[in-house]
Amino acid sequence: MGSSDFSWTLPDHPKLPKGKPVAVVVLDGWGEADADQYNCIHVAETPTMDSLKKGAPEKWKLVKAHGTAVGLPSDDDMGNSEVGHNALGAGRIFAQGAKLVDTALASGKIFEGEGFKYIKESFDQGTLHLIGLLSDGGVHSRLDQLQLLLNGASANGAKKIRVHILTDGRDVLDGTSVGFVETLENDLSQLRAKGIDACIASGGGRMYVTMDRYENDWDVVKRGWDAQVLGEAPHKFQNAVEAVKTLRSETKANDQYLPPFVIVDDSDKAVGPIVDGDAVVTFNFRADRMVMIAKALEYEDFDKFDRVRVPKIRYAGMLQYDGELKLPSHYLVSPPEIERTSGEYLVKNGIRTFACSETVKFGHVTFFWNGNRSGYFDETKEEYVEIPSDSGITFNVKPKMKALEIAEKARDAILSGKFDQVRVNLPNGDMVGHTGDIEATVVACKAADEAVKMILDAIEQVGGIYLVTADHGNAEDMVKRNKSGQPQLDKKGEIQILTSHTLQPVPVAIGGPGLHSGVRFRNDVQTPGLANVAATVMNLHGFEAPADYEPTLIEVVDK
Ligand SMILES: O=C(O)[C@@H](CO)OP(=O)(O)O
Ligand SMILES: [Mn+2]
Ligand SMILES: [Mn+2]
Repeated sequence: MGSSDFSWTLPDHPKLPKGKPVAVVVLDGWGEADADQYNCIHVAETPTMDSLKKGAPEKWKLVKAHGTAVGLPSDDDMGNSEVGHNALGAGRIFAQGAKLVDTALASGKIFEGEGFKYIKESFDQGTLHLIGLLSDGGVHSRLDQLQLLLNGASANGAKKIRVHILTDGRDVLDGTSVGFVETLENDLSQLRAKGIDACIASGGGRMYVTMDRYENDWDVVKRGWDAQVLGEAPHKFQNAVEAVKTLRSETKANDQYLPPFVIVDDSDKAVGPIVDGDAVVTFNFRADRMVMIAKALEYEDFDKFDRVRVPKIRYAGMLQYDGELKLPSHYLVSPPEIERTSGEYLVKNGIRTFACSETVKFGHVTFFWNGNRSGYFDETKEEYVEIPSDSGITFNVKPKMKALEIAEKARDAILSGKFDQVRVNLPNGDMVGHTGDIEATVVACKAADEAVKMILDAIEQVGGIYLVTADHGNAEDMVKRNKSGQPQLDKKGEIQILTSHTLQPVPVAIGGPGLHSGVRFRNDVQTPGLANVAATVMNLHGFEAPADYEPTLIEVVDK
């Protein structure tokens, strides 16, 4: 779009009025799947969401929330919060981190870029440290990308490499960490055969070590810092496979929550602390769970925990994780340039916006929604409210989470008359779904449904409009299935609990007393997906969407 013909002013919608308060509700991890005992949404009492479904096909429809519809490399990729909320907020499909890194690795351009050149300067004297999530989940990172990075770094002069692994069990089945570590060990031994001093230096489970987000619990990052930088951890092993196996069986922790460990040599000395002159790459492409460690590695002024020793390093992220903070300042691959998001347009067109969730999802309806940017577009028109999440627990212990509190804030914001858009994320289906606890996930789904009801009741009172949707599936399917859709049994004949997201479509429902009576879902939108929601929401506010946005899901017929 040429700068001369660009305007932030949105055209008026020819038929839809302005001034109706609009509630935008995102149920995290709430897909649509066949009804059976592993579909927690089906098992749970969810009268509100059930009643919305009765509006199909005019007021309720399914849209794609995974794969290429949200900018992921292939349709085998499950959806996730980052790409889901990016698409919901931006109204267009951007090639996402996973894809951009694939492309940069395939062409080799990654090794010619500014970020790589920067870290490469340390290769002569220093060690290259790679920190990130070890799995093929494709949500935050991918093993094959790590493998290409290891090979490329070696070919480009890295002589000493230390990998600091974070075990997954959240985007992949629990227990698969052992196999991933074995694969990595094998790769590293091949590098050693070529004369490169490469090994695993530390590890821990992603939810307990390093990968916290939105500053929910800095202790998580500190545990990682101690192991990765200081070489200190409560558990010491000489071998990473043994570490993971032993910690799983002795501490009963699952992959997500493995305690931190360091790998030591014969004299009990950590093999890979990070020291002056080293290079560090965090190899996750996804932003939210890398921002905190990036701050710890990059910021001179830092008071979130005592870093004890702050090595002088060259640090690069796989991507730049925060476009507003420009964090980190060096990165191997440029992030997607998600600009002109619907949030920015609407605020610039006078839409007073309220956004709320609890900490673990707060950035989803702010940071991700706004194209990976923290902060307000216009403080005078926006209010973002974060409700503190419980920390230090797994959410199956408190599956209702803060759904009620989020709904109360949304209700109050709607009733206050101070806002045109009230946007929330309800985390329950996703956060509890990830624990693999089916009973708790049923409780979680019921709580989310009750929260939706409270918000819709408020919309009813003020004569407003609602749009209820989800960012990807999770709670609707809690078991690994074979190709014919039946639960897949393991060697012992037991079902395998699915802790990850799914490939399922998600619902979009519209309604409320303020909705023009002629509005209905179109049936001529080719493969509708999450990116079609932004134009739809703009219409509900009485505007036409920009021409390059994915088409709206609605039309207005004369009645
Ligand atoms: O917890 C997370 O980081 C991901 C799963 O890896 O979930 P979501 O995309 O829903 O945030
Ligand atoms: Mn999500
Ligand atoms: Mn999730």
